[in-house]
Order: sequence, then C-alpha cells, then structure tokens
Amino acid sequence: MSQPLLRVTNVSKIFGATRALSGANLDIAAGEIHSLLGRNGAGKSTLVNIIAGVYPQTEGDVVFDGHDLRKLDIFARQKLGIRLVPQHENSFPDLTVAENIFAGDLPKKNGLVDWSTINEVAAQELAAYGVDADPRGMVRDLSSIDARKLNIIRSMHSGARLIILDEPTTALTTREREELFAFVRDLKAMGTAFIFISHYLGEVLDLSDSISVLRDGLMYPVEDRASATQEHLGELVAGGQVELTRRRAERPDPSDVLVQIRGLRSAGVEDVDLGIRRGEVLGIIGFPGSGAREFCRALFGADRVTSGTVHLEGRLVRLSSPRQALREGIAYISFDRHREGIMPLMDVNENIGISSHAGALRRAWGFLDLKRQRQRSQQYRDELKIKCNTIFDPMDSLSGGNQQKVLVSRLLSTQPSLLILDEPTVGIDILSREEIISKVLELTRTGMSALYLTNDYEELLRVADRLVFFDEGRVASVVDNDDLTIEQLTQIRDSNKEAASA
Ligand SMILES: Nc1ncnc2c1ncn2[C@@H]1O[C@H](COP(=O)(O)OP(=O)(O)OP(=O)(O)O)[C@@H](O)[C@H]1O
Repeated sequence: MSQPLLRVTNVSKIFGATRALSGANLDIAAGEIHSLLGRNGAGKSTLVNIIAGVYPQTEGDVVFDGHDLRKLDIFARQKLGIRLVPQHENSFPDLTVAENIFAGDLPKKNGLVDWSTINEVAAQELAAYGVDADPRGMVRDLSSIDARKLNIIRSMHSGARLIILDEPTTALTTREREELFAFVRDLKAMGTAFIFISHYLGEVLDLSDSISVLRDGLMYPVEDRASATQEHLGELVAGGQVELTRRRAERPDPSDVLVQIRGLRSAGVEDVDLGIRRGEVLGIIGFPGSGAREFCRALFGADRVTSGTVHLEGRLVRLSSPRQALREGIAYISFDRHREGIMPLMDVNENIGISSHAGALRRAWGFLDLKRQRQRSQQYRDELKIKCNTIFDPMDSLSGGNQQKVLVSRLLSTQPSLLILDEPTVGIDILSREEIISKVLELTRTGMSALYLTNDYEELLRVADRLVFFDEGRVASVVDNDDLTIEQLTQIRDSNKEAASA
C-alpha cells in the first residue's frame, strides 16, 4: 500500500482500571472495506471512537490523509472526511429526510432558509444513491433499511471519505442486508473507505477486503484473507472453538397448554388463536408488517388489545400495560433495547433488578430484598459473562453488547412464565449468543415457555420446537420443527405469502 488513507500506529486506551485497547495497528486505503470483529467488550468501539475523535487515545498515533489527528477535534476530523455512523440511529426522527441530509447546515437565500434548494438537492442525492424516499417525508416514517441508508447518505453529503459503520445490519432482514451491502459496494467503487463492525461472520466474509480481530484489547490482523472461513474467524474471535447450542430432543407435551390465546386483535393483528405449550420455544416468523412483532407487543401489553382473551395457567390475564403483563408473568425483550430500557446512570445491579421490584424480590410489607437482588445480579453476571469490574459499575461504562446482556438478565430475573424474545441476540458476540440461548433453554426445562422472534433463521431452527408463520396479521401456519432447513422455512414463509395474495 503506497500511502494509506488511514494509519493507526500503536494506539492504546485506558479507562480507569480498564485497558480497553493495547498497541493497535491498522492501515486502510481509499476504497477499502475493513471489518473489525471481536467479542463484546473487546475494544472495537473504543478504536473507532478514537479514530473519529470522540475521545483521545492514551498512547499512539492516528494519521488520516497525511494529517496527524491528535490535535484535531471531532468536527475538524469530520471536515477531513471521517464519519462515524453509530450502532443506534443518529437521525433526527422528527425532521424531514432533506433536513437530515443537510444535518443542520441549511443553505440560505436572502437570509431565509432556502427550502426549495434543500428539497431539490436532497431529491437528487436520494435518487443518485437509489433510495426511493420523499425528501419532505419524516424520518420516523422511513423503513429501517432506508433510515440506515439515510445515515450514510448524510455522511456522503458532507464529504465523507472514511465511513465507520458500527453494527449497521442488526435486526435487518436478509434482503435488507443485501440491499445495504450493494449500497456500500457502490460507494466503495467511488473510492469511499469503510470500517465495518459486525458480529455476523458470514457478512464480514462477504463484504470485506481486509479483516482484523480484537481480543481483550489486542488486535490480530487476519493474514490470509482469501482463504478465511467462518470457522477460522469464529475461533479467532472466541480464542477457541464455539459449540453451538441446540434444543433438547424431547418435545413439550402437546396437551399441556400454558398460554391459550383466543381471537386476539390489536393494531396489525387480526383474530389470532394460538396455544403455547408449557416448556416450549415457539419460533415466530413473518416479514415486517406481517403481524409477528405486533402480536408479541400486544401479548406484552405494549400495544392495546382491542378484543380477544389470553389465559395463562387457565387464568384470564389482563394486558393493560407492560407493567401489568410483568405482574401476570409475561416478560418481553424488545429488539430496540437501547431505546426501551437502558438506565445509563444507574449501575449494573440496579439495571438488572429494576423489573423485579414489582414482584419477585418484594418481601413482606413491601420492602425490597436488596441482598437477594445483588446475589441474582452476581449470578447473571457470571452466567452470561457480563464484562464489568463489579456489578456496581455504571451502565454507561459497559460496552454495547454487555449492556444488552444486562437487559436480557433483567427480564430473565423476573422469572416469567412466558418470555417473549424479540431479536434477543442482536449486538451479542458469537460466544455470548450461545450463553444466552443455553440460559433460555435451561429455563424452558423448568416450565417457562418462550416466544422467539428473529431474522436469524439459523439460530431460530436451533432453538424452536415449533414455528408459527404470520402473514397479514394472522397465523398463516404452525409447523413442527422436525429438522427443518432454512430453505424449507423460507419456502413455507413465501408460499404463505403467495397464498394470502392469491
Ligand atoms: N467510558 C468508559 N469507561 C470505562 N470503561 C469503558 C468505557 N468505555 C468502554 N469501556 C470499557 O472498555 C472495554 C472495551 O469496550 P468497547 O465498547 O470498545 O467494546 P466493543 O468491542 O465495542 O464491544 P461491543 O461488541 O459490546 O460493542 C470494555 O471493557 C468496556 O467496559
């Protein structure tokens, strides 16, 4: 490589007692896609935050296009063309698409904001990047894929030359991922460089020109990119082999129904009848808008149930609010955990305990059993290997994936009868994912039932006893998972769709 666009030399970062990064080295050329892999807490965000100028390194140098970045703040680095597109949407949902593209830097004419130019330029840029969205439409009404593309278009609008994508594919469908990759490849062909962070080894192999693995703050370049395989990358990330967890061989008793749903209706859900067996993992499948996610939200009282009944253990349950659902023994892990649950200023122990306060940890006269709460937090920290110094560390000192594990622990610790998991392993590294799946399967052996909603069909087929396919708000079919393959699963899903539209 003659003159790399970005050169990171011997960079280290220390946060208090934590050495997050040690002697990292990295060169990236214009038009190169470099992927960063590593377990939760390995140091990936730390490295890209240092490059973007979110905080300074403790040691080492970062040079971009010949400029030493040490003295440049985040805005000066943006001017040079470095853009960080974080894990969680950084668009402004209540502004228009065009306003988002211009990101506050609105052109003026005669002292007034020049809306016609703004909308015209935005329309041209959307068309140039193949996004079919109205520049005057609100960002909150965009699909998740268009919202993610918009983040990238905004970066391009302001002259990005290196775009850092921190887990951009989480919760996207396979089709949406392919669409995003095609978009990234087009920009690469025009000379834009990318740093791509992901826990999905397949997509890393698919997209990247070069790959590095971070483990405990140390960086390992993947030397032989051309012959790298998922197994090889998995071993580099985990520091050993990853054993995949699978559902148990014996099936739940079909006559032992824990939850009986009759005629359930809510926004996007039409008349659902369904029995959930005790100890069962029921996989939920459907395209966005099929009613799959809406059904889960209604069962947790997050969307209003307009008619129908739900019986748990033969008892009619009230689903007036999520709080009430938790009291009834129904817990829900939202796919959008960041928006719906993290208390950044509280510590890990408080974040795990907060949902149990309504019931499981209350003693007589309403006092909380704080000692038991601490024991439970400690137990989950050990079982799910949450990376923190102690359970009294503030949440915002944990890496993104470890915060997710805290939220999963929070819901598990309410000891629900029915656990609804919506993309439970998004943002979670390949080893931690297996730890979470094992914990869920262990709880089903003690009689808990689970609804499992994910776009990751490989994962779903490993855990589900049966699969429920949703289409147009209804249950289109229910199928036993008798060693189904991904191809069979997508075939059933697509034929349901065709039957519904015929
Ligand atoms: N502001 C902070 N204060 C203290 N420790 C921090 C801070 N930010 C990060 N750390 C620690 O630095 C280490 C690396 O975290 P980092 O966020 O870089 O991990 P990551 O590889 O991006 O993980 P994930 O896949 O979970 O996003 C972790 O142990 C984390 O707890």
